[in-house]
Amino acid sequence: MKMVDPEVMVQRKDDRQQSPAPETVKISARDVKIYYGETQAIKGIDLDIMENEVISFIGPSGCGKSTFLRALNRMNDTIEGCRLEGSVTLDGEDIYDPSLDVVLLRAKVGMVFQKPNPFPKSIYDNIAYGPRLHGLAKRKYDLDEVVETSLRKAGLWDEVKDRLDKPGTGLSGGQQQRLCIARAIAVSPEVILMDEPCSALDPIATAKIEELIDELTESYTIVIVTHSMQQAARVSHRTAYFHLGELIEVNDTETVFTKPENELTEAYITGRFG
Ligand SMILES: Nc1ncnc2c1ncn2[C@@H]1O[C@H](COP(=O)(O)OP(=O)(O)OP(=O)(O)O)[C@@H](O)[C@H]1O
Repeated sequence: MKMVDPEVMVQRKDDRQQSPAPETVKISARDVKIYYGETQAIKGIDLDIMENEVISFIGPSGCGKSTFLRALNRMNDTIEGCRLEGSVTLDGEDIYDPSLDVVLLRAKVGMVFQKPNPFPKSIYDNIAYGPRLHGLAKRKYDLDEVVETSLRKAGLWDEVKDRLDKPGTGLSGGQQQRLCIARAIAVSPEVILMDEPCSALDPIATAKIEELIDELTESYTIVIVTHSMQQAARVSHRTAYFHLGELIEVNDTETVFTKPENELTEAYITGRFG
């Protein structure tokens, strides 16, 4: 059986696939079905996402990875005609409960998009925006601290500390993406959803984000959609393979790439389609 280039597995920064599986369920999806109008994009998915794990979603274009990802913090609510059946819980609480504060949910379950999207504001205000909105830092001193800590965690502080008043949009693409990660971190999230966060970046900026994911997993649960199997192999504990709106297989990353259980997964990772 031909599998993913063994070098990809060797390139991993650590032996995270061998590390003990995290125990606590953070997000639980049960029989999730998602429709755009009459068209069903997600066909009944069950998945538990564990605390402090990095899980990658892979699969051919249009298989529903982003749609399912967006269901985890109700970003699909912003798409007209999109509706969900089934249940998604965060720490056991139904995130689709009508009484739930969606703004608060999206602070707890932050999102980083494919294209870096800093606000047209200064670097400082990009980070301070969320904490101000949520009343997380009342005094200037506290806000300064949140801004510095978030930028440090996103590995950006040293590069921007002397120009915090300059526009976020003036940074390089990779820096802008780390700024967006810092912005998500600033509101103390528990989960960070990343939708192809490196697809607009060069290899060096990509490597920095991957290193960052490695560090962030100590504090956060990370769900990443990626088109790069190499990236999934490098950064994630577990990998989930999606196909035509179904979750075909989810397992520890090494197993998915070396001994996939399903022939659809095997066909995808060996490049026979996708
Ligand atoms: N806003 C939308 N309105 C209608 N249909 C949509 C919308 N967004 C996605 N879809 C459809 O839902 C299905 C799943 O799309 P989705 O973007 O989730 O897949 P994906 O696996 O993330 O794809 P890609 O890898 O190309 O980003 C596709 O058939 C797509 O055309």
